[in-house]
Amino acid sequence: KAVVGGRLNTLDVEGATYEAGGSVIHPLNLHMKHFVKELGLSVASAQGSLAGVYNGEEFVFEESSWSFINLLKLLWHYGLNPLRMSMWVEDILDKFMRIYRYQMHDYAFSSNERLLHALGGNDFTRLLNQTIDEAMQKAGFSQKFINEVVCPAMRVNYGQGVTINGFVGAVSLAGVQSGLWSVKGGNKLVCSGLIYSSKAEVIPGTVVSIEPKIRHRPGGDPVKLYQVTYNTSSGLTGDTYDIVIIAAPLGRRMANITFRNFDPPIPEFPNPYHQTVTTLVHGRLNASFFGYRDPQAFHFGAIFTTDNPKLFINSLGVVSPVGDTGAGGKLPLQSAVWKVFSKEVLTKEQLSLLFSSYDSVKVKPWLAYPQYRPPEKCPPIILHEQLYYLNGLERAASAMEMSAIAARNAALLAFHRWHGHSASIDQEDLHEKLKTEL
Ligand SMILES: Cc1cc2nc3c(=O)[nH]c(=O)nc-3n(C[C@H](O)[C@H](O)[C@H](O)COP(=O)(O)OP(=O)(O)OC[C@H]3O[C@@H](n4cnc5c(N)ncnc54)[C@H](O)[C@@H]3O)c2cc1C
Ligand SMILES: CC(C)=CCC/C(C)=C/CC/C(C)=C/CSC[C@H](N)C(=O)O
Repeated sequence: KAVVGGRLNTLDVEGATYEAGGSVIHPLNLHMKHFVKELGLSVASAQGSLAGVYNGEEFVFEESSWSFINLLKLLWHYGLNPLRMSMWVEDILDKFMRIYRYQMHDYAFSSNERLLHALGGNDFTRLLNQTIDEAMQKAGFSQKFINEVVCPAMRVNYGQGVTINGFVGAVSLAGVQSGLWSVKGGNKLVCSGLIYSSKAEVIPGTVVSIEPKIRHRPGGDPVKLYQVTYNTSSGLTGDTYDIVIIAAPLGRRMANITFRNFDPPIPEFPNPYHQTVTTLVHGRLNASFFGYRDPQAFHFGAIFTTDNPKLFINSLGVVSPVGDTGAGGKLPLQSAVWKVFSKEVLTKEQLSLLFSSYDSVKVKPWLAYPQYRPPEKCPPIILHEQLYYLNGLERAASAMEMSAIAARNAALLAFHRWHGHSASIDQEDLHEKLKTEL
């Protein structure tokens, strides 16, 4: 309804462009990888910088530029927890990757629960029904490790602590692994590129309502259609469609679409989205705010935080423009562009506490991702006979790749249901079946 790309959007700071919404992509996000390749786009690798974990009073972990020292520090503070966490996340990712084989063989799922169950069985269902804190405690991780390492990763990625569900928690941990990348020129190029290459017609406007209709063909046969009404620059208009796919979070504060005359009515899905504010600041960080008397000794380019109600930020990190591929154009830490994530818009006083000086500030508040609260129940994919909804899968985890997976599933599902291919929908034991097929 606004610009193509939705939550993938950029902000300009002093002539350079930075990601303000969805920014990093995992190396195993195969749909995003495929899109970038097919569209002839280029990849920019995420730049590493020294990270520290701040608890509101002091740094509880400080990364060193020597990897050997880091290894010793991690072992000293957290024992084997970091290594075990990598294995725990790898195991979940391995199961998650099954989706690509299923979709390559054109299999579809009629509900988000069935899709997730087909990937990870009862383990994934369990993850959706408990917090990441509970899931990791049960797996034997120490509370210190969960508070000081896991929680900061949840806060930077989802603006929420370790009460989010275990599945999105694992996705969030994957989101701080190495090898992350983004699209050179901006991730939103994938959206405009896919629309262009599919030759789809974009009608700029806001969908306000959807209503089922029965029309009669010239021969007299009745056909079921959907009347979609949208608000465009030339006023309220609309058209009828055989199949409708809704690719935006439903809810009054979100897509705000009215479903007229459905029998039974389309229910409302209680669907609060979490506000995250992105603030881009070109300035000099105030090292003394973080307890450093000597600004020269402050080397962090990424500051994560633990759960402390006194903290008014979730994270801070130095960012590079979307056009950058290497460290070439990197500004010195003293005068870099910082991305701050917070729950609320930062006040002038808060900005002055964080930065000793700054010359540019850009702010973008988002209803960013669901407010996660397990046990999680995903909304349906099939809202009505030929009316589909993608963003229910965000209740499990919100990420670019999740939207791509949901989209491909809905396209396959709509196709198979239209043609009566029931054997390609909700197949049990797909993992075993496809294993023996090889
Ligand atoms: C600050 C932030 C950081 C993030 N970081 C990452 C990250 O690093 N990695 C990652 O993978 N994910 C990240 N995400 C999540 C990711 O951006 C989203 O999960 C993903 O972009 C959602 O895509 P979507 O197409 O499903 O929804 P959206 O991007 O929300 O697209 C929905 C579209 O529908 C339009 N629309 C809504 N209502 C209507 C209507 N009634 N009529 C017409 N159009 C309508 C909207 O304007 C929008 O263009 C982040 C999100 C935010 C906000
Ligand atoms: C879906 C799978 C298996 C993996 C996706 C992992 C991933 C990239 C998660 C990140 C999700 C997210 C909402 C990140 C937000 S903040 C991103 C970044 N740290 C930033 O500073 O912009």
